Amino acid sequence: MAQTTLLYNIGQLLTMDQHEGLVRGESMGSLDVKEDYAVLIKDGKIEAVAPTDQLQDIEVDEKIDCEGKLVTPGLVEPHTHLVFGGSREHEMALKQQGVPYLEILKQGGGILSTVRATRKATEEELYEKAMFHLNRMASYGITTVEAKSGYGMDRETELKQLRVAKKAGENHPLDLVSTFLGAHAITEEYKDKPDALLDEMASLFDQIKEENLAEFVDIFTETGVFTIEQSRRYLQKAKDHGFDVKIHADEIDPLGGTQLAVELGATTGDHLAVATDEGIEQLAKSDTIGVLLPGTIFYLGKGEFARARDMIEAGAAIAISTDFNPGSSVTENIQLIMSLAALKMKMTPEEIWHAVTINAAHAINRGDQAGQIKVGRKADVVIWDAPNYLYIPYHYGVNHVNTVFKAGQKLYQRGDLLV
Ligand SMILES: O=C(O)CC1=NCN=C1
Ligand SMILES: [Zn+2]
Repeated sequence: MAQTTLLYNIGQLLTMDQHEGLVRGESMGSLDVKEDYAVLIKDGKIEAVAPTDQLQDIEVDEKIDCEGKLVTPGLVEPHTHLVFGGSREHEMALKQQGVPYLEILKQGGGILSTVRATRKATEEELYEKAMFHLNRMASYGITTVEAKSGYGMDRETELKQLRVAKKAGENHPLDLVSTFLGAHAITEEYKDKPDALLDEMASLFDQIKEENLAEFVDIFTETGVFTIEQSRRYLQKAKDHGFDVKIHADEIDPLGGTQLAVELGATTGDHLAVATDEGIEQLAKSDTIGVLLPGTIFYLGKGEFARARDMIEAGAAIAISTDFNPGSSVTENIQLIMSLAALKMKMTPEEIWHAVTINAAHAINRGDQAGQIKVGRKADVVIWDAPNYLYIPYHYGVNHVNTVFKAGQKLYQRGDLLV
């Protein structure tokens, strides 16, 4: 028996489907807003999208009066370090004293602190923790998530993390896309031989492909981590093994990772906080998506925010993300990132909504499945306690979600006070 739900009396509906494919440049600023619309869901898929008066008399199992609220696609989170052990709150004091992120890493903290905790954690512990964070992401309106490994840098732990992500993707309602980030930092064992570490990580490519443990390969191209040359060689090998590639690029030092992402035809270049004019120009002319992570710059308390305005005005396609991880952006709150994109990167609300839906979906090769409300697609839908789409970036730091549907099933509903 078909299960049907009608969302009616929607104030503003964003379907995010007015543009074909990836949305770039000034197109990011033009948003189709449907007023007084209804959405019919049947067997977990979008059955119809039409003005309320065309659908309101249809016989359905459940009718939900959206009371003039905003309704959008489920949000897509294109960049997380979801699977990790331990936490790094003890490093907060160092950050407050102004100790730079790369200095903490050099002293064996930062990523390497999480590596020690992740190597120690069991697969079950990592799985439970990942499921907890996925639940919280769902509560913020996220319905599709990218999850990276990268806290092992040894065969056993990298495979452990990737298997945790795969199992979480199989068991959690959210859809997961997995990325192998074995090239995340230079561990003690390899401190004098980073190339050998990259060779060891590359030796996992075949097994990762065979066990379908990741779709993307990523690398941290940064001072004191991997150079442009090392990154180029490693990612070319990944491409030769059939992976799409991503780069943590131009986060702290402008090494030119943005240009390398474009040169390699990377699906995304991520961070780009210190991308140069040349990097931005090349990005704008390419199909590489810029995934901007303003939460990291906010959290590290130093450095510049990515020049989103220059990128979009040059014609680039931009997505945004929390960069959720235990050290440099410890938040699942994608709505806060929307506010930071507005306040610190001067992105318009129209651009922001493209950046957390359709463009974020393309950033993880799900542009044909996620980030839009479209007939025939999974009914990943969010009802917001907000009168319009401007309101979410405007009112920062809180959770505006009223109800989250994943494939037509209610996944989360705002809890009211219990008294
Ligand atoms: O610090 C972390 O755990 C995550 C990170 N990798 C590169 N930048 C931030
Ligand atoms: Zn990251």
